[in-house]
Amino acid sequence: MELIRGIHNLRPRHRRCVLTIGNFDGVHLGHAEVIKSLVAKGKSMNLPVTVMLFEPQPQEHFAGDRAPARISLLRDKLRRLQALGVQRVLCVSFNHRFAELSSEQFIEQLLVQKLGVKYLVVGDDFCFGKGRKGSFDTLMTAGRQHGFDVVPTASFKLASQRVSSTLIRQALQQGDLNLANQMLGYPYQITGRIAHGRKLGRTIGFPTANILMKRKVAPVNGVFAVEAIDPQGQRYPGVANVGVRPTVAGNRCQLEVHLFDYEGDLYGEHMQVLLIEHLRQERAFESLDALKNQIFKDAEQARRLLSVS
Ligand SMILES: Cc1cc2nc3c(=O)[nH]c(=O)nc-3n(C[C@H](O)[C@H](O)[C@H](O)COP(=O)(O)O)c2cc1C
Ligand SMILES: Nc1ncnc2c1ncn2[C@@H]1O[C@H](COP(=O)(O)OP(=O)(O)OP(=O)(O)O)[C@@H](O)[C@H]1O
Repeated sequence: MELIRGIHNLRPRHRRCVLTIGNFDGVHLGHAEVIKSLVAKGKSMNLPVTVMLFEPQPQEHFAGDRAPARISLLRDKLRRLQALGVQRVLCVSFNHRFAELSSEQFIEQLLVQKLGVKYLVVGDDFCFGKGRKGSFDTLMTAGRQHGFDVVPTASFKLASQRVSSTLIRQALQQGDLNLANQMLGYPYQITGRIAHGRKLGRTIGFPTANILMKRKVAPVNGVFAVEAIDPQGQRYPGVANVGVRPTVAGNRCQLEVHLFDYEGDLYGEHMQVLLIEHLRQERAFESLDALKNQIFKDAEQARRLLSVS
């Protein structure tokens, strides 16, 4: 899969493609359906399957820290899109200049001139261009004029609800990990590099690998039974906390993982942490001893859930 970072890196050889556009946060089952149908179309038209996504996501550009928590970072999205058979990703830097493009400029400069799109799939609620003036109808009209087909995505639903990144964020926030995982089609995961903590964990018998989260807001909170995977694909069961650690006056949101029966050093490693079951919310304890007792119970519960003896 080819990653094109920024519109300025588009070359004449990138012209002619089948395309879809969106945030693809989480790359959930609805997204997977869209990509599957685009891959089939790409084959029949003999054109590369291209996804246009935005970094930061538009709401993050406009609302900053008040934007909804991210489900997946760019790196995770790319990995999943590649697995679905996407051949090219155009990652557009969503900045002030891009936000100022009118819907006509977006169509003429980007879709027609630079991408030479031949077939476009987007939701019928898709809005684009300065002031979100461009709509699905605008695209249909432009398609007739410039010779490309515009097709709406058929809604992919679970239990009669349209799967969306918004719905998955809600489920994660409410601690309904099972529902979120069902809509994602895989266990929700957080990825990041392991950093040193304050080494308090080992003094209470639970050494933890601290994973600094790139973004300040996490869509989840609390304690989970987890499975961590290192870059070599080795899996480690464990128990983890996502939160600000009120008992020890932490402030930054952090993921701390205690791996069962593990003695090595994973410092600096890039890990994927799969959240398997939500055990409880994070809370402030009156003492480190009380926290330790609770973590002991969390670890027991996680071991049972993960069938670790
Ligand atoms: C399974 C687990 C559950 C935890 N639950 C809480 C909690 O409810 N409240 C809290 O303040 N900290 C919680 N922590 C975080 C501990 O405060 C933290 O791991 C400990 O202080 C070690 O900090 P260090 O990484 O700086 O060494 C939890 C940690 C783990 C591994
Ligand atoms: N459940 C679904 N069924 C069919 N198509 C979908 C589904 N969810 C998203 N899509 C389509 O996938 C593309 C990318 O979607 P995008 O990530 O922008 O939306 P989303 O998942 O609905 O997120 P949000 O909740 O933020 O609106 C869009 O064309 C969108 O219409």
